[in-house]
Amino acid sequence: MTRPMMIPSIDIAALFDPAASLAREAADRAIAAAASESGFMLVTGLAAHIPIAPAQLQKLKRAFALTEQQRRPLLRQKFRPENQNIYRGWFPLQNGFETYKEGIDMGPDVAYGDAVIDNTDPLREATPLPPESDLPGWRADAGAYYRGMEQVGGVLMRAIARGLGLDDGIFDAAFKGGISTFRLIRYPVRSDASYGNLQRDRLTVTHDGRTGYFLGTPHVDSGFVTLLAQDGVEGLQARHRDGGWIDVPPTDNSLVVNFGKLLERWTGGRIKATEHRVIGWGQERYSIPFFYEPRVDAVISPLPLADMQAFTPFLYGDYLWQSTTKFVEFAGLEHRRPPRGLSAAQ
Ligand SMILES: O=C(O)CCC(=O)C(=O)O
Ligand SMILES: [Fe+2]
Repeated sequence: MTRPMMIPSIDIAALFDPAASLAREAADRAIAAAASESGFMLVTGLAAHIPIAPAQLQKLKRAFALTEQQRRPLLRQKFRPENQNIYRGWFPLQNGFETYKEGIDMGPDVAYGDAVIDNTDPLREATPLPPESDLPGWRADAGAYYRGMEQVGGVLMRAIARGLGLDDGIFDAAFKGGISTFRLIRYPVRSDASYGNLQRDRLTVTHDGRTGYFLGTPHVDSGFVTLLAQDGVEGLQARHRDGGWIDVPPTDNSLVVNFGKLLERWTGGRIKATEHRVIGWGQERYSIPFFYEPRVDAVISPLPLADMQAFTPFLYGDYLWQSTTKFVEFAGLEHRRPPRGLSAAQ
């Protein structure tokens, strides 16, 4: 086995300045190397207005102080049949699953309001949000976070394009009106009851001489890139190419970035989606992933890269529904959104 690989830490301050510079080229190169080697990177040097300081994450976590009664209207339909939302909304703790978490999935309406909602498409449905009186100021914080992460996703997306030797505006149209998902997660310490009928030893993990338990089993994310704010408690691990797992340390004022399946498919496998998992080491943990995603009707077709393996173009929304409903969280919803097909492209 090779030595465990470190997660590279990359200062992306220069990416927020639209002008080309040596610093920007250095960041582009470091990102391209992370994309082809470690598959994970820590990004620092975010513009000052991007709200990821610990105190700002703390404000978002206020959602977990909602009472059960206040959460009820936010639950996905699967958990409360009279609610209309099937894709966005609250997911409660459930026993008997390999993952053990609760939280909320939010869409672009948290940042841009009703104008971006289309209730005929589950991927564009309204996000159920707590009323202002339940959590004063929270919606504004959530909206600012969403917009901040979109900006980070945008500068990374352009750096990735340059790193591939492409025009850096090549992805712009696909991400205009994107449907990124902003998720708040709380992982409590696993209780005995949380295992339900599962075999507990199958969910027990030993790593570097320590024993923990799965909170999230190995998977790749479906989107383009994922921007993850960790909240001081370790647990995330990335798969090294030698097959081992590397700890991704929680570092304040930075984001962990991993590459998603959409980017892998779009680049014909040039950039591989990163497998990762979450281990509980006996402490409650919070994390805030932002899945940076294109618009539903973006046509994903082969990029003009050398040696690109051709594939049949598809719509992002069709692909996303198919991959999302493979996750246990959304299993059983496949039929709720038939593929729209390329004729639905704008
Ligand atoms: O909690 C984490 O650190 C990662 C969460 C994750 O992998 C996901 O939600 O896809
Ligand atoms: Fe993930």
